[in-house]
This record gives sequence, C-alpha cells and structure tokens, in this order.
Amino acid sequence: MSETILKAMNVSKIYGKHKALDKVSIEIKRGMIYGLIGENGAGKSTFMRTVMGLISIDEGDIELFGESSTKGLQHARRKMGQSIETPALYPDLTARENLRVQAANGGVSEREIDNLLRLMSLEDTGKKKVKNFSLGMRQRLAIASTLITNPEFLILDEPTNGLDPSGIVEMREIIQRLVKDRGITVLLSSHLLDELSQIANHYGILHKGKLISELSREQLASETRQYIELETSEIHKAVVVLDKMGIKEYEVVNGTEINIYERLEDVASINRSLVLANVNVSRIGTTRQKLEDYFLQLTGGTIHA
Ligand SMILES: Nc1ncnc2c1ncn2[C@@H]1O[C@H](COP(=O)(O)OP(=O)(O)OP(=O)(O)O)[C@@H](O)[C@H]1O
Repeated sequence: MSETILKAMNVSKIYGKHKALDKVSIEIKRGMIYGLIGENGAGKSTFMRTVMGLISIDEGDIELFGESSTKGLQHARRKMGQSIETPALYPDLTARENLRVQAANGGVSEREIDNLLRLMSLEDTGKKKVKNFSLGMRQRLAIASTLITNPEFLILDEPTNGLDPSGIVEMREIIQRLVKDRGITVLLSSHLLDELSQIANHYGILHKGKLISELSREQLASETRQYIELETSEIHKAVVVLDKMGIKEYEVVNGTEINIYERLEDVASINRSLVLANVNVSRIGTTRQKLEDYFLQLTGGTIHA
C-alpha cells in the first residue's frame, strides 16, 4: 500500500450560517493526481485552503504525511507547494530573474533554475519580461516558483482556468511530467469534469460542500463508457455475426440486448452485416454519455462555468 499523503476526515468549514464544507473526507496517496471537481462555490478552494492551513476548520481532522498535531502539520506543510496564494511575480523581470528572486532564500542553484524552466517549458523565454507573457506562461512560472522549495505535494487551484486550448494541453503535459519526473503528488481542481478527466487519475466530486462521489480513472471510464446498443430478438444469430466481424468487446446484457464496446464509428456497417445475415435488428445506435452529462446526473443541477 502506498503512503498516504493527505487524509482529511469529516472536515467542515462554516462561514456564518453557510456550510462551505460539510464533513468532507478525502485520502490522497503518493503519486496520485487527485482532481477535485465541482461547480463554482462547491467548496473546492475552501478545501484546498484548509489543507494548506490558510484557514482553520470547524470540525474534523487533517493529517499530512502522517502528522496531525499543530506542530507536525506545520512541519508537513513545508513539504508542500500551492498555487492558491503564490508569491507575486515581478512583471519587469524575466522568468529566470523571477525564479532567482524566489530562490534567494532557499539556496537554489542556477542549475536547478534551468531544470525548472525546462520542466515548465519556459526555457526559451530568454530576455522576455513577465509583463509580456501569455496567461499560460505566467501560470507556468507561478507553478515553477512554488517548485523552488522542492515540494512533494502540490496543490493547484483551477490551473487551466482561463487558458486557451493549447495552453490547457501544455498545462496538462506539465502536470503529468511533474508526477512522472519528480514523483510529486498533486491535488488540483476544476469545474469541468471533461478537463480533469484528461489529467487526474482519481476524482472527488464536491457539491454544495459535500463530497458526493469518489472515483478512480478506471471507474470513471467505465461509468461514462461509450458503446453501441443493439436490440434484437435473435441474440444467438447476432453473436455469430459479431464474432465473424472480429468484434471481441461486447456483452450480452439480456435476452434482447447486446452492448458493443468497440468500433463505435462502425454502427452502419455492423447494422449492414447483421441485416445481410437476416438478423432481425429492432434498434442499433451509440449511447454517448458524456462526462459533463454524468456530472450533471450526479449533482442534479446545471454547471455555471
Ligand atoms: N471568506 C469567506 N467568507 C464567506 N463565505 C465564503 C468565504 N470564502 C468562501 N465562501 C463561500 O463558501 C462557498 C465555497 O466557496 P469556494 O471558493 O470554496 O468554492 P469553489 O468551489 O472554489 O468555487 P470557485 O470555483 O468559484 O472558487 C461559496 O458559497 C463561497 O461564497
């Protein structure tokens, strides 16, 4: 069993009469990229702030790297980095100069700064000043500055928010690289499940302060899997045709239904083959349960993006 990095147990946070977090329990193990998904106001930032110790909790317990005492947590938080409240970037300095300023207290070498610039795909920014950076570049530099202290656990609040599609892809690759190259465990948030599903390998769904579901990547994939639904009164004949077509990933659901999990784009030719073999097809079509539909189904609401 891999090491537990964060264990939040029944954490509640109340603002006045509003319960921003309601008994939230989350466990994050080393190497996970844990995606916290929820619409605006669901409590994502509040949860991240409690983990970082930026705000106090009203109920529950937080354990980090096995530490839960006040002193132990203080110590554990030194192994963490976060993008919730990052040091300001200096607009008139270059990426390298900014990192030098952040590194001044930490005794970080130029070589490590080189590594960080490379890791964040900022190595070619040369003399360009931060004020002329794109939002994506600025966000990557902000993450680089949190990496100066060499954290083992990184918390990123909506890291892809506001980025254009290519910036999103770049950020995704960088986060995956951080996990692969440096073994950093990551907790990140988004209000788009579709977006998170491409980065994270574990998901927690927050809704109105409550954690309503937790899933692994595999569970999410099977919950939202796309397939062809075939309805026929002649299941046995249909199976023979599918086998002949070399289709292996299918499931006979009951006496009249087969789910086909491959060749989703081939509905027409599957239908043709069945009909040519005199199979009586009453219905055939693709079910596409998109991730956002799944999210809405769970939360029973609308997303305010
Ligand atoms: N300092 C505060 N005082 C009062 N209420 C607050 C405070 N901070 C957050 N809240 C409320 O707590 C709830 C959760 O906010 P939070 O920022 O954690 O949501 P979120 O899921 O991160 O959403 P967003 O993506 O909009 O930041 C919201 O209803 C918000 O208005």
